[in-house]
Amino acid sequence: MAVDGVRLSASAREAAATGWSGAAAPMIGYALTLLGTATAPVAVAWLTKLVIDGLTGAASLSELLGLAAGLAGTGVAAAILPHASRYLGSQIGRAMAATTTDRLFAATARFPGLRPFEDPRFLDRLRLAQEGTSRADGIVTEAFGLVRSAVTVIGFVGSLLVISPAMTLIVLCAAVPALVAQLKLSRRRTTLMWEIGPAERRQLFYSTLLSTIEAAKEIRLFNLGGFLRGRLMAELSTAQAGKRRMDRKELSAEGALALLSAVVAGGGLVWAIAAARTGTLTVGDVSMFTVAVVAVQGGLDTLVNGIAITDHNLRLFGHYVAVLRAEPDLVVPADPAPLPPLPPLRRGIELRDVWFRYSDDHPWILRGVDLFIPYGAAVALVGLNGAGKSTLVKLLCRFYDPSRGAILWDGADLRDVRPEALRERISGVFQDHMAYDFSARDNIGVGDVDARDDLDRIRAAARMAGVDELLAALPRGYDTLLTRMFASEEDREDSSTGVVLSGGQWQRTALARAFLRDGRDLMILDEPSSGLDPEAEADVHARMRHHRAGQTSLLISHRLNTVRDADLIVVLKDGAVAERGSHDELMAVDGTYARLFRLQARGYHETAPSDTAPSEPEARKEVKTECWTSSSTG
Ligand SMILES: Nc1ncnc2c1ncn2[C@@H]1O[C@H](COP(=O)(O)OP(=O)(O)OP(=O)(O)O)[C@@H](O)[C@H]1O
Repeated sequence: MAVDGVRLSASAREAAATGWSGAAAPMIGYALTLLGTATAPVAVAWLTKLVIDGLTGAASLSELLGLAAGLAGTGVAAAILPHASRYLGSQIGRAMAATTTDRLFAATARFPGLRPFEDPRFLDRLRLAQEGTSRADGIVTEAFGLVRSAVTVIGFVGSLLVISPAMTLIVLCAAVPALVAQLKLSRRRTTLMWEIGPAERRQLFYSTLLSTIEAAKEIRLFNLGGFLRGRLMAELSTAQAGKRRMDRKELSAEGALALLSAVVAGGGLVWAIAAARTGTLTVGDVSMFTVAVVAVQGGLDTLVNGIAITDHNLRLFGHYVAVLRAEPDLVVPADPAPLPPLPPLRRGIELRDVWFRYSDDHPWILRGVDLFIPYGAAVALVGLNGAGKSTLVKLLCRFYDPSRGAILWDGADLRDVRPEALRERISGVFQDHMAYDFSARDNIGVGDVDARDDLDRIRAAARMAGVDELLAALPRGYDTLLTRMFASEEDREDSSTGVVLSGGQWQRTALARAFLRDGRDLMILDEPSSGLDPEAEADVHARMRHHRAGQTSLLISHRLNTVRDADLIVVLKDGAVAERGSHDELMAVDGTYARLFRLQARGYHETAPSDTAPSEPEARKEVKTECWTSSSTG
């Protein structure tokens, strides 16, 4: 009985330990209140029997008053205790939800690479794990509930045994099919959640698309609302069909079990009435018998349901435990302490015969890249769309390891270095940089969280990216939210104060974030200025040139005018380095770089094409064939 190697007993231990570590006092209180609720009905039944027998027999008034007082006291306790236990149960739930949510997202952040987030199975598991965290308290409270039901059932079974051992046996035996059926249904329910998980995740995807600003423009322009809603509803109906099948199974199983219980209870009642008529049972016995049969059946029903719910919750919680115990996606040194900490870069970074593909099913993206990025040099990487430039950047950050070959940082293989230590040394802007729904200050501050409160440093970084003036002039300066999705605490009544930046302004903000990580060994700039206007681009590149002077940097750009002053320009083609050298050297070689540079430069000339240049349609054809980005033409 396991969820991906996690046994149910291990899930149960983890849930109990989590509850105990965060909510020991509420757990003790919960156990005591449950014990009270469990014993109260048995006490009420016995006291009622004694009162009835006393009334029909010869009990004194004081005896009857004593019994009545006991009955009233037990009734008060029975009325109050469930509320107390509900309150304590909620306390346990909140404490466990906080602990498990924190641990789950700490575990997902611990994956050093990106692979898990590209694996649909892992993403399905993560969704169920989140569901599991919301059920963690259920495991603990349900376990106590099981004990409470067991205590009640044992109390009434004892009472029933006194009246009729045979009837007791029949009632108990009738519970066995219920237990088996409920456990089977619980397992089926968990399997169903795994089966419909992908459909539910896609459903979530479509509903998010239909409600976010990022997609709203295209959805309206291309009139995609109906199309996406259709897909959303198709996924919803797939998930619902599975649930409907499950509900039908539950309905037929539970209907049959209810019938069995009713037959047993009805038969027992007929027997008890007949026994009272012949004088074998007293009137009090009949009252006790009726209450006991109903209570034992009800208690067993609750017990069986509780076992099934706990089984289901444990299986869901198993996904949470599986995520917590998942192996890292990259081989990280088991004991990183003896390894030398990554020294500041002194010689350079070498890619030695690096081969890479995203998985065994994917084609090779890099096919033996040999490249040396010397310390202090500004290196530019150019190549056609899909040549593997961003992939190479991901390997440099060790989001993946090379499939073959090695990347050496001053001679040290990146595989022997803790990924966090490596990333401490790197700053950069990714092509698909983030636009956080945060304030301007936080959008830049996340580049170095320790500097988040240092407005002077943040503004210096923003100045370098040419965005300081803009951000300082916002309604709340750097504390203005760069989103209209949320309102800040101060602006709850006036949600109009959040601002929306333009694409180029976001790009400058992302650059500022990278500049805030000052003093790192390697600055990676993947298309940092693709969204900037020509003036801004020239301005930002001048600042970057100044900033990166003497620093090691890797610049990826399709705008070849921005790379011409790099110390080394590298052309990536067919997964390998095709050309390398300075701008002048590569122009002299007259290879791919020179051809593309001229092609791009021609777009900036006002004069008509010369005789030697290809005609405009031909040039366009060439651009199309090469898949050069639109930015390349100006
Ligand atoms: N996560 C991924 N899983 C599978 N394939 C991927 C993944 N990321 C990129 N690829 C593939 O790797 C190839 C190289 O992509 P990459 O983004 O490195 O190219 P690039 O040179 O940066 O292109 P561009 O100039 O368009 O930005 C592409 O064919 C792409 O489809």
